[in-house]
Amino acid sequence: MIKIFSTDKVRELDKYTIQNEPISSIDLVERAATVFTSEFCRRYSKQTRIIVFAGQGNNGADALAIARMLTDAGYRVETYLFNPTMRLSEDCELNKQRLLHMEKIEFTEVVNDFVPPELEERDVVIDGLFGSGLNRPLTGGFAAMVRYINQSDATVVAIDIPSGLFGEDNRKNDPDSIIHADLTLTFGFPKLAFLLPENAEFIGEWKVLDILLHPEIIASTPTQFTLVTEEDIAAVFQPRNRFAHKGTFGHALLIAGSHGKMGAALLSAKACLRSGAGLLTVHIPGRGEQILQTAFPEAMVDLDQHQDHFSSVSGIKAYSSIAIGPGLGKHPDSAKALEQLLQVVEKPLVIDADALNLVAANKDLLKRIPPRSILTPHPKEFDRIAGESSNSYERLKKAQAFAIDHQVCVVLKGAYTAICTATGNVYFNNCGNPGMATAGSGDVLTGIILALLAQGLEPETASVAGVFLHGTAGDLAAVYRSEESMIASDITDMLGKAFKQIK
Ligand SMILES: NC(=O)C1=CN([C@@H]2O[C@H](COP(=O)(O)OP(=O)(O)OC[C@H]3O[C@@H](n4cnc5c(N)ncnc54)[C@H](OP(=O)(O)O)[C@@H]3O)[C@@H](O)[C@H]2O)[C@@H](O)CC1
Ligand SMILES: Nc1ncnc2c1ncn2[C@@H]1O[C@H](COP(=O)(O)OP(=O)(O)O)[C@@H](O)[C@H]1O
Ligand SMILES: [K+]
Repeated sequence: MIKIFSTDKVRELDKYTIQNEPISSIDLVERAATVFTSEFCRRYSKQTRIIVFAGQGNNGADALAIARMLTDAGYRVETYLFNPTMRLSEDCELNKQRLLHMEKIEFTEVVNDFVPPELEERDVVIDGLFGSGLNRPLTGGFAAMVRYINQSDATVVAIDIPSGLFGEDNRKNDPDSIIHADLTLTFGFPKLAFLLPENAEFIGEWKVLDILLHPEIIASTPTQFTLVTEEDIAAVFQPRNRFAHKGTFGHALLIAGSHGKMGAALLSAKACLRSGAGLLTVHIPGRGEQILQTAFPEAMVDLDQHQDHFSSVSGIKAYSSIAIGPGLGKHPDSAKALEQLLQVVEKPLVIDADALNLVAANKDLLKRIPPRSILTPHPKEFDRIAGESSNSYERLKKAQAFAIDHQVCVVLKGAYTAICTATGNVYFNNCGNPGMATAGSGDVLTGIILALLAQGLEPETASVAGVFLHGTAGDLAAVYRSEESMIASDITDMLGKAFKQIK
């Protein structure tokens, strides 16, 4: 797991490292600038004209150190230090002196009026105005400078975080006063803001650079937010017992499909068996029988009394895990049947798609959802259940609170799907691609999670591992098919390779 700390916490980790490594603050700045410079040099040639904008704090200190290192490496660098209040942090002042001691530098300290340099498309701007020390939205000259940089066609590389962006909550920020970076090279840990869709335009591509903060303090400092890695998931999948039989891997029940949406049941069913469930029964409306049995003989079928939609299900105690929702439709009979199911079911359920919409239409059902159930909404489905949010930070906080309040697991789907657990933890998924924004890929995810639950994984683990498996298979499908051309069943087709890659 990669921990995601708030910017306040990162400052404490910096401080602890300085005291206990021990290392001086100026040397930690030097370390940060060194890793930034080496990554920068890998990406941009020495022919590039580089314009460094430095601020008064330690983000500026980094920028001035980077200007020195790039000059040393043979780049042509113009540096502008903004110092309107004539007050620099100690490390910033020291780095200013170090830079001034160099030969052949182009350095301007801006106190009052300023005529900005012409910026052209082939230039690279290094943004070191503000980092994690930002404590209010940018205004005045700084905001004007940010707008000037944003209006240019130059490439922008941000140090640590684009200037003007807060690491977490940007609800009260002014989007016009935030740098639009093409690349953000951040120190130590990803910032929460990087994972939220409304910030993509500010951050561009991002990469974490290790500055070797003290490992003990990283390990012992708690955080609710983490980024899942392949290593974490590899540990989840154990080798199968030589004497295992299909009963060992559980019997899953999928309640899905309605007239015109039987494909969702198929997609989900196939993903379930491809994810290792021992047995699968699909409960579908009568009319779906032939479709399902022909297209997918490995699944068993339990027919609903109704031809076109879900109206009742019985015998649920026989199943190791149950998912409901893909292509279900919102017929009033289905609403009643869902209510009846929730009255009798005891095990955690996977609730997706139209089943979520039915819950949203009758919020009393929320109280009946078995504890540790898994809800897999996309943002719109989540808003229908929990109310509108003004942005995705707010939605994330709501999903986190919702999971605690209702003692469920909320899989809030998106580019960085957030798995919010009943204990308040949030696991972000970092794989997958925009090719997965295609009809039915959510149905595939439901089938995967259902299968992992059937095999005995805890709901939280099944959710985190299921989302990772889905994203990995999606990435493999994109390589084979392209993001444009891939469809949901391609994700299922790549599940085998995904398992092999992860294990
Ligand atoms: N040793 C370390 O800690 C390491 C830190 N590292 C680097 O340091 C960065 C953090 O540095 P930092 O804490 O000095 O904050 P930074 O973002 O440069 O600016 C703060 C200054 O801005 C001011 N200010 C704030 N908002 C403002 C506004 N809207 N408009 C105008 N002014 C505003 C605020 O002053 P104020 O006006 O509030 O008194 C303060 O003076 C971090 O991102 C990373 O790059 C790495 O080198 C690794 C080692
Ligand atoms: N840009 C993206 N990057 C990574 N994953 C994505 C992206 N867009 C969509 N996905 C994934 O695809 C799935 C889409 O689910 P959903 O919206 O329910 O689709 P559907 O209703 O068509 O089945 C989710 O798991 C989501 O995380
Ligand atoms: K910055």
